Amino acid sequence: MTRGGGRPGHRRAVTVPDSGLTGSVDIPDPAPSDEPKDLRSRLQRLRRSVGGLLKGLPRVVKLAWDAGRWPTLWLVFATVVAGLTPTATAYISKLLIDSVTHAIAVHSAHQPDVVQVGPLALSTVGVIIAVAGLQLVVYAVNSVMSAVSTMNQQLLNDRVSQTIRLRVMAHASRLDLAFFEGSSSYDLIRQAQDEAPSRPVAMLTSVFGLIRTGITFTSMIALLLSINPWLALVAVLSPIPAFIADSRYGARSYVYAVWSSPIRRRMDYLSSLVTTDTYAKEIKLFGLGDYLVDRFRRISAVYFGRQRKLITERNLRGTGWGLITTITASLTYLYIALEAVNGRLTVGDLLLFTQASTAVQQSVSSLFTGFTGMYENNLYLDNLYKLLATEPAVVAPSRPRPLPEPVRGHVVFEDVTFSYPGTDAVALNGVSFEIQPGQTTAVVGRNGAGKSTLFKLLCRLYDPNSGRILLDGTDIREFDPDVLRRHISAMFQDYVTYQASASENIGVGDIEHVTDQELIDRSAVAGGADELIAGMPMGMGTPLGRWFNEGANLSGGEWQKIALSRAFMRDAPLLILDEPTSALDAQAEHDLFARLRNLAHGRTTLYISHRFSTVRQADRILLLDNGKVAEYGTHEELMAADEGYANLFTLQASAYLDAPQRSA
Ligand SMILES: Nc1ncnc2c1ncn2[C@@H]1O[C@H](COP(=O)(O)OP(=O)(O)OP(=O)(O)O)[C@@H](O)[C@H]1O
Repeated sequence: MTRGGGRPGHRRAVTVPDSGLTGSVDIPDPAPSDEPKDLRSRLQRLRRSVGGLLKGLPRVVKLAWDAGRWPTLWLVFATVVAGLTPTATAYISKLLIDSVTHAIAVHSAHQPDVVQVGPLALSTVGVIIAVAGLQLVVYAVNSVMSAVSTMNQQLLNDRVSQTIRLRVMAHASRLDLAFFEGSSSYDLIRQAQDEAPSRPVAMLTSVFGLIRTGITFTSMIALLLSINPWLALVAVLSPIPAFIADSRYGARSYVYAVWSSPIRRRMDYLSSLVTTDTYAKEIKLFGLGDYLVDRFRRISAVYFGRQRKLITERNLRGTGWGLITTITASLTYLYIALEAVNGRLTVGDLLLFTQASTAVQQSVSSLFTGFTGMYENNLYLDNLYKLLATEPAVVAPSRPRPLPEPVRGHVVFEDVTFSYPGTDAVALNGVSFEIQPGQTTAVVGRNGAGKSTLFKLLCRLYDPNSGRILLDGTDIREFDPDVLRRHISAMFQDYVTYQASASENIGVGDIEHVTDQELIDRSAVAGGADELIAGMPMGMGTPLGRWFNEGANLSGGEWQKIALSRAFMRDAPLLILDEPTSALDAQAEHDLFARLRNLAHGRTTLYISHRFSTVRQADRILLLDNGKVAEYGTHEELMAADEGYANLFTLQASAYLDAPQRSA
């Protein structure tokens, strides 16, 4: 991009449509699905979604079972009891009313006050007391069971969401770097992170709700059928319209949530820019705060606007369709009342009938809503299982070859070509070179030449598209990547600044020795962080970073010394340093390279540097240009060749030499 197009007053506005910073805040609706809308296709889709649902069910039940057997069993038991309670209550109410009306009739007609209940002869009041007692038992059991259900549901919810989080974490830690560097796969992780802990729980709640409602429905329908089959049919059919409306919106909210995931990511990014310590300085300096807050406000207004529309439509339409159910219910009551007046039913029957038909209608509605909820949750769960089913591409062969003992560190790149997944640009193009064991090689080249990519391939964070990388004569793909990486000490350009103590920050470089203070102290000396740490209030125990507790804030160079020390925790035969001194002062840089001669002794060392004073100290220099090896040799050889490297070296050297002349 050229700045401002040259002429003042005629600056070209450059915006990137998808950019979080300058892109449009207007979010178009997701493209409507072009699936056919005829009845046959609809039925096919219904079959597909019911099929998917039934497939999803066992995995959620298994999840609950794995997360906690006892809470699951208790929940099943409580659910069955809760399902039967409405029917039992309705029947007992009928018995109570009938026994009360019978008692009234007996007393007013002065008839003998004896009722034969099985082998027992009871008075009418005795019958009322017995039925009331039964009612008390049912109510008591119901309230105990609902407490059992609530308690176990909460326990299970916590356990299930913890299990899922653990699975997502464990799985994500196994995935390839490529997975995290691609935006669509990153969205998958994000959705799994956001939705995974709550969706299986919601699904479980729906499942148990369905079981409970199913039991209520079956037992009630049996009662209702015994009284009037037509009314049973009306009660079953009337809630269907509301269900169809709701299920449509269920699918739509899912499509919307998936489609809006990048937008939510954009919102999170904007918010992190103003709330994260590392960004705060620049945001203040460039005065970006108000701009970013305003962007967030506008994007979130559009996002929540869509959300509001969806929620309102879903509920209003649902209520509209639900009116059909209400009208049917009212007509049913009218019919029952007229039947009672005509004397075809007892008052108890009337009560039972009213309760039963209401319960059936309610349970049909809940069955359908339960199904809709399950359908929606299942779609989210599909994402979770898609993530869990994603297998890393960089894996150990079925029978990995053990690394030679000891590893000599003979590295050969043979015609290696590599493009990052999802891109056409070739990052490395037919790269071939050889490093003898114990040699130190400096990798140089312009920005984007492929230097860091070379290191990532050597660590097997990616595999080449073609060509081979050999370590001690063996293709590194024949080794287990974890074992290979254990033989590499590395520091990347974008090293991590752990919010942890100085000691832990260094110790994680070799997790098996994270508490080995002697080794950590030695690594701190190697990385040049020893003096820095000695000057901290709690020495090695000083917390670094300010996220969790009042830790020390370090300068860029100080963090780099810590990261370097971390790389030296492993006494690995391969040492890889990506711009290890980019943030160090001249003295610290000089000291590091002086120490490196010892530290690199007996190890094959590769480092990337843009400073030719340090580059020239290497045994060999590899100049990359546009993904290809441009030059490879000793400093003297490359200087004698008087080409790319010599030009770059002279360019930098003359800048140093010219300075005093200019000031003189
Ligand atoms: N994760 C990635 N996905 C896609 N392309 C990438 C990725 N990382 C790097 N690239 C591209 O690969 C090429 C080589 O990048 P690389 O990071 O290896 O360059 P480099 O020589 O280390 O540059 P620098 O000196 O700036 O660190 C660049 O064109 C870059 O845009």
